[in-house]
Amino acid sequence: MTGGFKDKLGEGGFGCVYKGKLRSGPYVAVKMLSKSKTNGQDFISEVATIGRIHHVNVVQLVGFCVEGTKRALVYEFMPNGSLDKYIFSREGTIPLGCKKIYEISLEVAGGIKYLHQGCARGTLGYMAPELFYKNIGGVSYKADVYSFGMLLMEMASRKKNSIVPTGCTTQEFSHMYFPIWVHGHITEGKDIEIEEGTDEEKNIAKKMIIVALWCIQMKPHDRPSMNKVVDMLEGDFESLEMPPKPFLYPQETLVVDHGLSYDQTYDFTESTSSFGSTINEHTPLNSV
Ligand SMILES: Nc1ncnc2c1ncn2[C@@H]1O[C@H](COP(=O)(O)OP(=O)(O)OP(=O)(O)O)[C@@H](O)[C@H]1O
Repeated sequence: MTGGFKDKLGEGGFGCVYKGKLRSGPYVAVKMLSKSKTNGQDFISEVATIGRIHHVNVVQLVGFCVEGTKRALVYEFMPNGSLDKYIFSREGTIPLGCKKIYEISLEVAGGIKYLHQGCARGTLGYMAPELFYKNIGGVSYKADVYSFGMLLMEMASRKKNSIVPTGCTTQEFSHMYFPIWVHGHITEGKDIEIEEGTDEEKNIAKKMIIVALWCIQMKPHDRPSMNKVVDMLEGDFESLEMPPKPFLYPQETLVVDHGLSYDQTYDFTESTSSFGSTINEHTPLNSV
C-alpha cells in the first residue's frame, strides 16, 4: 500500500506517517504507531470507535492494520498537508490571509466540538456525570481546549508559541512569552500588528487572540467549552470579555527573584483527541 514506506509525509507524537495508495485508487496516509502495549483486540475496539467519527473537519479513518505488535491507522489523504505551512511564511509558500485563517480556525473548533459531543455518547443514567455536564471536572475536554487555544494564538499572531528559555527572570519571561505580552497589549487598547491589515482584519485577529487567551487559562475550569469557543469566535469582537492574564505555570511555582521554579507541573497530558500536538511541541510543560 505504501510501496515500501518510501514517501514519508511527516512524524507526530504517535509515530511516522507515510503516503500510500489503496488498490481501489485513492491516496491514503498510513500512520505507523510506535510499539503498542495493548493487545490487538483493544486496538480493534478503539479503531471501531474512531471509525464511527464522521465530520467534515475531522480526518476520516478509512482502515487499520494489525500484525504482531505492529499497528497502523489508515486515514484519508490530505493533499494540502499540515496547517503550519499556511500560517508561518516560509520560502516557497504563500501564507493565507487573515479571513481565511479565521475561517479555518472556526472549522477546527467545529471539529473538536463535534468530537467532544460524540464522546458523550451513551445511555443516560449509565453515563458518568462529567461526560454529560462538561463543566464538572471534564479535565480531558479542557486539555483539548487549551491545545486549541495555543493553535488559535499561533494562527492569529503568525508567531510560534516557542518555549521560553530556562533561567530568565519573571520580567524577561513576561516580555518573551507571547500570550502574556499580547494580553497586556490588548488591555492597553493597542492594535494587533498585521501587515497591511484592514481594521476589519485587525478586529478578527484581536477576537481570535481574546478567545485563545480564554482557552489557555491555567485552571481547566476557567477555560470555556468548545461549544462556547465556537460561539465566541462567531460572535462580535465587542461583546467579548477580556480574560484574566494567562500564566504558563501554576502561580505558586513562580519564584520571583530567581527566575522560574519548575518543581510542580500540571497534568495536561490527558486528551480525548489527536489535537494535542501543539501542547506537546510548544509548551515547556512536557520538557521540565
Ligand atoms: N491524513 C493525512 N494526509 C496527509 N498528511 C498527513 C495526514 N496525517 C498526517 N499527515 C502528515 O504527517 C505529519 C504527522 O502527523 P501526525 O498526525 O502523526 O502528527 P501531528 O498531528 O503532527 O502530531 P500529534 O501526533 O502530536 O497529534 C503531519 O504533520 C502531516 O504532515
